Amino acid sequence: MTFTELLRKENNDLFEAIFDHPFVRGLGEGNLPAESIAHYVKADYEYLNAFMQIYGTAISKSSAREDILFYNEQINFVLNSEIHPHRNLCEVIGIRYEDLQGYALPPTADHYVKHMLYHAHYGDLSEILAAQLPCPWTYLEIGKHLRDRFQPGEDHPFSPWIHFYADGEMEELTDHLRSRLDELAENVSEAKEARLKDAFRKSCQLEWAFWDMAYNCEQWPSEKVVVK
Ligand SMILES: Cc1ncc(C[n+]2csc(CCO)c2C)c(N)n1
Repeated sequence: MTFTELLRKENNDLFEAIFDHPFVRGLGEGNLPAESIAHYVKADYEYLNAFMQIYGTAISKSSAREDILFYNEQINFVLNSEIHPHRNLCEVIGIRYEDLQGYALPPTADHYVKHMLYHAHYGDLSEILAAQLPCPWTYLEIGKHLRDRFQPGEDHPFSPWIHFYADGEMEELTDHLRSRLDELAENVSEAKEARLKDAFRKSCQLEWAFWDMAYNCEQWPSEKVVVK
C-alpha cells in the first residue's frame, strides 16, 4: 500500500462524514439556505487567497523546476478556474461575487488556514503537501459522490459545481500531489511519518469543520474583528 493509500484508509471516517454533512447533501439535493451559501463563498474566497500564498511558500522550499512549475500552474488554476464554482453558488442566490469578497475569516476557516500556514512555515515540502492534499482530494470525491448519486443535469442548480470537481482537473491534481507526497514520504523517520499523518488528518477534520462553519453561519463571539 502506498503512503497516500494508507492516509485515505486511515481517514475514511472523515471522508464519509463529509459526504454525509448537510451542506454537502444540500449541494446534491439542490437545496441549501442562501445564508449558508453566502457564508461559504465569503470564507472560501479568503481561503483560496491563503491557499495561493501557501503554494508560494511551497515554491520557496522547492529546488526542482518541475515542482516550481507545478505550483505556479496551480496558482493560475486557483485564480482563473476555482472562481467558476463560486460563481455558480453566487448565481443560485442572486448575489454578486464581488459583494462576498474581503470578509474576515470565521474562526474555523481562520484555524484551517493557520494550520496549513504552520506546516508551510515549519515543515518541508512533504509536510506542506500532507496539509494541502485533503483540499483537492475531498472535493474530488465529493464531486464524484454527488454526480453518481444525484446525476445532476442541466436543470440542477449546482450541476456546474458538481461537474467542476467530479470531471475537471481535480483528479489529475490530486494524483500529482499524491505521487509527489508518496515519493517524499519514502524512508522517512517514524517521527516524520507521524507529523505527515497529523497534518493530513487535521486538514480532513478541518474540511468537515469548514462545511459545518458555512452551514451554521459560524461567527466570532463579537462582530468586531480587528484584522482581516
Ligand atoms: C475549504 C476548501 N477546501 C477545498 C477547496 C477546493 N480547492 C481549493 S484550492 C484547490 C486546489 C487548487 O490547486 C482546491 C481543489 C475549496 N475551494 N475550499
